[in-house]
Amino acid sequence: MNEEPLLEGDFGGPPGAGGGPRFHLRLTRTELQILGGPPGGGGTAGGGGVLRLADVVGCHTLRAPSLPAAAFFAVYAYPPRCRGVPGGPRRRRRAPTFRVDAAPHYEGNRATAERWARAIRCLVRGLPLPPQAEILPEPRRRRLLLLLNPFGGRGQALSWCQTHVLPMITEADISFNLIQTERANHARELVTGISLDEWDGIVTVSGDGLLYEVVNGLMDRPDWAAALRMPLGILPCGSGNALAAAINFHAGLAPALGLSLLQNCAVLLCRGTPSPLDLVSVTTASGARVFSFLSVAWGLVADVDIESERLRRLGPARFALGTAARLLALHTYRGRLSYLPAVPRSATTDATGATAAATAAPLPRALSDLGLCAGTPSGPGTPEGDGGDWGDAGDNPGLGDNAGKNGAAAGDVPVWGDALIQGDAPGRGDTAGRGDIAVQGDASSSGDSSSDGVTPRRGDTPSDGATKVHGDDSSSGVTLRHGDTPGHGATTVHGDAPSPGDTPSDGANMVHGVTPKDGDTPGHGATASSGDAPSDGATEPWGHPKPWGHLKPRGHQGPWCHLKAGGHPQPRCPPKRRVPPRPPPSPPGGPVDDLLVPLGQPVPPGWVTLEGDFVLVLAIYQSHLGAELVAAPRARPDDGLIHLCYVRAGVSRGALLRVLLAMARGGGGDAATAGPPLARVPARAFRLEPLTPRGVLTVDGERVEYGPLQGQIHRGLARLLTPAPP
Ligand SMILES: Nc1ncnc2c1ncn2[C@@H]1O[C@H](COP(=O)(O)OP(=O)(O)OP(=O)(O)O)[C@@H](O)[C@H]1O
Repeated sequence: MNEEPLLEGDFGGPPGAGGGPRFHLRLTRTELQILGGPPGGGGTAGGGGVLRLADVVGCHTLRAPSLPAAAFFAVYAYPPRCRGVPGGPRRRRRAPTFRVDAAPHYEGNRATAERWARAIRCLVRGLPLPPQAEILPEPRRRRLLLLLNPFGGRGQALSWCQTHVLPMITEADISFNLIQTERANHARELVTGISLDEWDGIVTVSGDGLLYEVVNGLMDRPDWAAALRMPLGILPCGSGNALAAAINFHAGLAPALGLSLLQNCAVLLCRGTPSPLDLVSVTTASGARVFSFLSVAWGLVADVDIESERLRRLGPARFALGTAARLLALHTYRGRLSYLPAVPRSATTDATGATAAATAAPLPRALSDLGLCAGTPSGPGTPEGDGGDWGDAGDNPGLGDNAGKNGAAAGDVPVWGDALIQGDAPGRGDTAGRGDIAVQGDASSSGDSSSDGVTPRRGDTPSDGATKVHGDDSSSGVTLRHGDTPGHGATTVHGDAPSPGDTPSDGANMVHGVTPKDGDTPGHGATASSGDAPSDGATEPWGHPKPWGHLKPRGHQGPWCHLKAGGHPQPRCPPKRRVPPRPPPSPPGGPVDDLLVPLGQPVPPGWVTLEGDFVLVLAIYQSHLGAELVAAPRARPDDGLIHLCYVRAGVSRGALLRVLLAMARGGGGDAATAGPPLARVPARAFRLEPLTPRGVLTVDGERVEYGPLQGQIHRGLARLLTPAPP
């Protein structure tokens, strides 16, 4: 409460609240403080509450025809609520809605509402707020390409996405195009053909494997360097969700699994800005080169990953079971591990105490990971806060005796023009190439609005924004090419805008959720039902609106279920957005591995080589090996380091189990694993030469050819959507 407020004002509640409750709002850089309401409203501020902006994804202005002079703004927040849920706290949607009615006319009130909405949107996106600025900047609407593997994890990706992700990102003013992959490598093919200018990010909805496909698909492009500038995101719906867990960890959120992890990552995505992501180029014996954002594994970790695939329906539990089985029948593998230490040192010893075999020059001591492991984990460790004292759904934050004046006088704020309608939903004819689906301007929502007593403000006719996902319609703008081989599973998605009652022509489905865009009805944000009453709690500004209850497909199957085959090799329509100047062509095949020499040659001077029997070798560059396994707590997505972990043969099962349990507790590599039996070495490059004739090697959890391989880090080569710093 001590932070200097950026905005402050007195407002009423949602339409149904009539002249009853009034609230005093203070917006700071980190919170929306809501004061007022009845005593005992459960809030920390005189019956109000505190909404952490870290839990807010968007804010929209709204209008109610029954109160023609008033304007409203709704704040969309997902504070963590349910503690004690296995997998971490779940988030619950809140959409407190406030009435601006100090000015005699709608325009004045709308200006105030929009000023608040813009300020909140800027803060949520981490954009600077100019001090004393009359007109606040409007964050640009983002367009994301969502690629969803319907078979990832336990096969819940689509339903989780529909229920938990799409509503949220729509409230965050993100338009999207969602495509279900139809087979392995489909995502890889798709991203080799997309028009980069049309997207602000590519987000995979599955496990780590789908993002691995996307990264390598981008690398397949002749313009790979520009393609890798495309911000990448991940929404965890797979069984291996290591990168998502790492993002969750670095964001300072409590450890989460399953739906909790997905909700966290969706909130973080809404607030996301691109930040650097290291990639490791991995060259295998055949000379093939792949790009990895997570890990290379050999031995125990790789065996468990691949062998447990048949237990996929168990979700992440498959790894625990697979590990238990492998511990009982522990294998060791003979091989040679060489690496270029990140910090060259003259005399070191292998943390396991084993003898290192010199290659070039006198053998430097293997850099144990002790340096990295000392001290407390760098992880956040602090569970996220509650974000204020909120009641459950329908809780009334406080009505009451505070009949304060509406201090947000119209004169205090500039009156903006009509142009400020956010949403930019693709309207009719906006099919050109972008294929924005998106969720928007739903007929039912528009229809709802009349009965709600609230009305969309501009162009909120159902057709203005609702988007149909067609099957194959060559007349519409086609955004995606796929593999330059049309007609075999390519996916076309159109941004056609159907009218109410429109029926997809060829069995394709229409996504007709609701686009909470400025000026839209509060019915999907905080009010619904008849008259002026909000849907659940006529007098609460918060309500617990259920806007997505009517996110239902109009086709006869679920939405996006059959995006149809029959793509086109070229986008039909030019992108509508500004096209940046083309960068010079990149050298073919990705960046040069300047730290490596061909696999057939001895490693360069300055490298360390260890030869012997290993239980596992793991080159990891994220903190997490799985959603529940912290293998390198100090690893950062852009630290420029390969955290090389290995366990030598001879380790007891008990000692190994202790290491794994320590990782599962999130302290992997610290007290429990500093030194033997697990060594962890910071490196820039490595080479692994298996001498055992058969085994499993994985890159980012995907099996690659068995044999010698080597890799080097390329710092910040890609970009990852991570939450904007406060
Ligand atoms: N429609 C599809 N049908 C079959 N396989 C697919 C499909 N889409 C993607 N794949 C493949 O499924 C594999 C696993 O995907 P992903 O890693 O995202 O999910 P996961 O459940 O975490 O799987 P895993 O645990 O095996 O990594 C990827 O290698 C990808 O190529």
